[in-house]
Amino acid sequence: MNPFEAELRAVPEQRYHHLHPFNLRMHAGELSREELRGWILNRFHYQRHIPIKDAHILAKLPTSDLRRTWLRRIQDHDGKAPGEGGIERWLRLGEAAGLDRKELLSGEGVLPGVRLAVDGYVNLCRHGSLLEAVAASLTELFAPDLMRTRIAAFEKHYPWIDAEGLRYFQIRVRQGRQDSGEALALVLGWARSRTDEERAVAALRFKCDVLWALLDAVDGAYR
Ligand SMILES: O=C(O)c1cc(C(=O)O)c2c(n1)C(=O)C(=O)c1cc(C(=O)O)[nH]c1-2
Repeated sequence: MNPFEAELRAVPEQRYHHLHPFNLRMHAGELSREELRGWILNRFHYQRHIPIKDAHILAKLPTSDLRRTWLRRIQDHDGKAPGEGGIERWLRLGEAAGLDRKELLSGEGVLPGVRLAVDGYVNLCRHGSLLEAVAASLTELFAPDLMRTRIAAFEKHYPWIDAEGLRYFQIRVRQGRQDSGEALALVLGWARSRTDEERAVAALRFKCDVLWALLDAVDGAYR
C-alpha cells in the first residue's frame, strides 16, 4: 500500500463515528426508544442530502464514464422509480421504529447542529475541488463494517424495531463497499502532488467531523 493510501485509511481509524459515545451506547443496547427514534429522524436529514451532494460532484466530473458511474449513487438513494431506493428504505426504517413518514419528510425536529453538519458536507462538495469532494466520501471505507455491527445490535437489543426496517443497512453494506472502492481508486489516481494529498486528507478529516458533530447533536438533545 502506498503511503498516501495508508494516510487516508488512518484518518477514519482515529476519528470515524464508530468511536462516538452515542454509537458505542447504541451497540451496547443502552439507547432508549426516544434516543433511537431521534437518531433515525436526524440521520434522515443526512440521508436525503446525500444525492444532493452527489449531484454537485456529478456536475464536476469531466467524462461520460465517470458521470455514468456516479449517477448510480444518486439512483441508489433516490431509486429508479417512486417507492424504490435508499431514501425510501430509510423512511421504512423510521416507520419500523414507530415514526411517522410525514413527520420524517417534514424535516421538523431536525436539530440545528445536524443541519449545520449536513450543510458543511454539501457545501464542501459544492464549493470544494472534485478531489476533495470524492475524498470526503471515503469515510465509506469504514461504513460497511459499522453497519454490520449495527444490524447485529438492532437484532439483539432493539427487537421492537421490525426486522424489515433493517433492509437499508443490509443493502448499503454492498453499496458502500463498491462506492468506497471506486472513490479510493479515483482519489489515488487524481492526487498528483503532496498538496493534493494533503487537501484530500483534510477533506476526509472534515467529513469525519461532520459525522461526529451530527452524533454530538443527537447525543446532547435526547439523553
Ligand atoms: O450509517 C452510517 O454510519 C453511514 C456512514 C456514511 C459515511 O461514512 O459517510 C454513509 C452512510 N451511512 C450511508 O448510508 C450513505 O449512504 C453514505 C453515503 C456517503 C457518502 O459520503 O457519499 N456516506 C454514507
